[in-house]
Amino acid sequence: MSSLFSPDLVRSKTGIILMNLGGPAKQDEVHDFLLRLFSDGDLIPLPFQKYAAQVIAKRRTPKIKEQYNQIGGGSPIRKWTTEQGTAMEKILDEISPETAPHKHYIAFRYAHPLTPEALAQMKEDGIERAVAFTQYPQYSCTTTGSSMNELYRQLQEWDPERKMKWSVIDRWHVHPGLVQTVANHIEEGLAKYPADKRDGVIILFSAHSLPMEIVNKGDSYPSEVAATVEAVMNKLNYKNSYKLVWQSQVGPRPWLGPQTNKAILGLGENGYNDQLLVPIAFTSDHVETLFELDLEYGEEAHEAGITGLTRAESLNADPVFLQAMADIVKAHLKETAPEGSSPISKQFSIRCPGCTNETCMNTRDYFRQ
Ligand SMILES: C=CC1=C(C)c2cc3[nH]c(cc4nc(cc5[nH]c(cc1n2)c(C)c5CCC(=O)O)C(CCC(=O)O)=C4C)c(C)c3C=C
Ligand SMILES: [Fe+2]
Repeated sequence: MSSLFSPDLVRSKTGIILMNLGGPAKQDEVHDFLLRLFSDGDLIPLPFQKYAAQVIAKRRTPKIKEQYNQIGGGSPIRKWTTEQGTAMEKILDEISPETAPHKHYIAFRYAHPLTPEALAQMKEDGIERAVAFTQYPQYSCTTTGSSMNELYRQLQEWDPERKMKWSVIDRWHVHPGLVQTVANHIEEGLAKYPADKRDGVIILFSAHSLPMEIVNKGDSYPSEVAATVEAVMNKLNYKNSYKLVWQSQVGPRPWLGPQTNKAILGLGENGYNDQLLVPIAFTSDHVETLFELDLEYGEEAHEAGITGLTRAESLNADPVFLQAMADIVKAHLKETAPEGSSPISKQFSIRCPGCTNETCMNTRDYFRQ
């Protein structure tokens, strides 16, 4: 018999849903991860999307399985997000007692736990105050935009009576805690070079690229990534030379450059042997850091005779970053308290220039209220 005070009757007050891309935790999840990814018209609009997604996912699965095989069998995104969310909720309970208790939920776009799984749990927990907290520091219609559209669609089914009151953290690309963590990781990375070489190390900030079609529509991601880079370099007093480069392009169409691997080789040819790669648009390790940067580009550099290529740590479970996550949510909860400002940011409420996606407008209207 459960008493009135049993723990299962204690309801969480504030739910924070951490939205991210996700990744296959195991080899046999790779196909479905790719199928969901290529089925997403907000990320890759394809003619005959459903059919094309099936064909491309099937064709691509063996190659991508092998990449995950080489990084230990699966993506570590879920492990890191769980660790980050658990630490964040503990810090929040201490620094924001007025909105406690806090509970995190994970909503990945292409891997488990998917948005419906997070919403089912939130409903079971009786969450009434909910925060959609994107785990992409910089906003792109292809990433945070896609996650928000999915959240909007799923909420029609999971909460038709709109019992949950939502607000949205849609970007945090120049938050001091983010900037400080990246700057610390750069300092640690530079410290691994011999003292007489340290000042000559080139810092290469690497972000996932975007197709030029999306850039040309005015997507805010490139300028927000650049703003993060400038804030970090400012924090470091511009102590080293640096460059912003773009990785992971897929398919034959033009993508935003310069490409990370080409920049590494080009700099090497010009005599810059010591290069520190810094992942700048993702909050944890994933296949693009562990496989692409460390193994693939590392090997290409080695073959070209570049011996000084290293990588700064990802944010992962760095305590400075965990504190930053809690600070971002605390400030947001304060700002959006009943007497506070709008539940969505000004940038999120404005339609992106060139956007013709009707769902985006409906999503904005839904979360604005
Ligand atoms: C800020 C991060 C990311 C942006 C922006 C982004 C845009 C984007 N991605 C694709 C296509 C693919 N991405 C894939 C994997 C993948 N993408 C990101 C991040 C961003 N993508 C991450 C972290 C990962 C890996 C997740 C993990 O498992 O650890 C893939 C799958 C791998 C592959 O097939 O190569 C594709 C495809 C597009 C088209 C795009 C912008 C339009
Ligand atoms: Fe991607």
